[in-house]
Amino acid sequence: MSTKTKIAVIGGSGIYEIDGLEGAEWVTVESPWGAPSDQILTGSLNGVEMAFLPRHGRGHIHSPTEVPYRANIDALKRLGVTDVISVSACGSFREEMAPGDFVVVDQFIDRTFAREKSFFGTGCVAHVSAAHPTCPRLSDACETAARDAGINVHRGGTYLAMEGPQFSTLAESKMYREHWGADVIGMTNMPEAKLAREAELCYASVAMVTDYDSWHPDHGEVDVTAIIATLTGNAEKGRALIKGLPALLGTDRAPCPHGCDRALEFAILTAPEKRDPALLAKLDAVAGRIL
Ligand SMILES: CSC[C@H]1O[C@H](OP(=O)(O)O)[C@H](O)[C@@H]1O
Ligand SMILES: Nc1ncnc2[nH]cnc12
Repeated sequence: MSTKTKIAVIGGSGIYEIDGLEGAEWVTVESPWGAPSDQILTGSLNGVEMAFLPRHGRGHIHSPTEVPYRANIDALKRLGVTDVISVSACGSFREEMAPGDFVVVDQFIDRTFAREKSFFGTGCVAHVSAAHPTCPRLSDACETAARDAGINVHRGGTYLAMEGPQFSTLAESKMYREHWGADVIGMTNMPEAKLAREAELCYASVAMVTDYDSWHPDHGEVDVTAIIATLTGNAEKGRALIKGLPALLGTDRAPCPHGCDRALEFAILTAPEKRDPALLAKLDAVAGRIL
């Protein structure tokens, strides 16, 4: 059985809209999990339906801690999105992952602590697997689109998600790099990736390297002005990558070979008669397929 592909791009710092969508329209999506970061830009590209959500809102109003991650993922699910691509800024812990390069991340270390991390809880408990938090099929498409656009792209890497909003201390930067094996660092991909998995959405993350955080002896410590300058210089590359995705993913979508779209199949533990009707109502989009 196939469904129609609908690709969402969640744009990070410096990426507040995308151009070239046919029938482009900003729409308001209401969610029982609160207001999403902003309206969502909908339209199509090469016949494939697209949605774009600026993670921090137009004008960059939400801090990494305050991004309404649950509302964002729920709103995309409500719109019928099948595949979510995060495009975000990151610092690099590896010499070879240089500013201007893109990394198609495949693993995360979640160091965030002040965010709501699940759609589930008292009244409906669920445990999905997060062992492989990104979708290899969607990541393949991101890698190919990046290569086709002439971008220096690295396939695979571990993204350390920190709480922020301050950047890391030098001691933290060295520890993440030397002892924890992290490759890049940012503040937003968690809990976003875990929530996408709970919502049975394929998720891929394209991290655009903007700096060497603070560890590199030959580079000054990270600051926002340098990050935005690098990002602005890269915006054209990011747009080219996004434009290549529809042709690679196609209009018709077979079930995810990695099972992302069936992640909840055996995840809910709460006995049917013990489930909280109020929570079940809020889960209508995220878990409606199995509830
Ligand atoms: C602009 S500096 C730090 C800020 O940028 C990144 O945001 P995003 O992941 O949405 O591109 C990083 O995670 C921080 O939130
Ligand atoms: N060095 C860094 N640390 C955390 N988030 C970032 N976003 C871009 N660069 C970053």
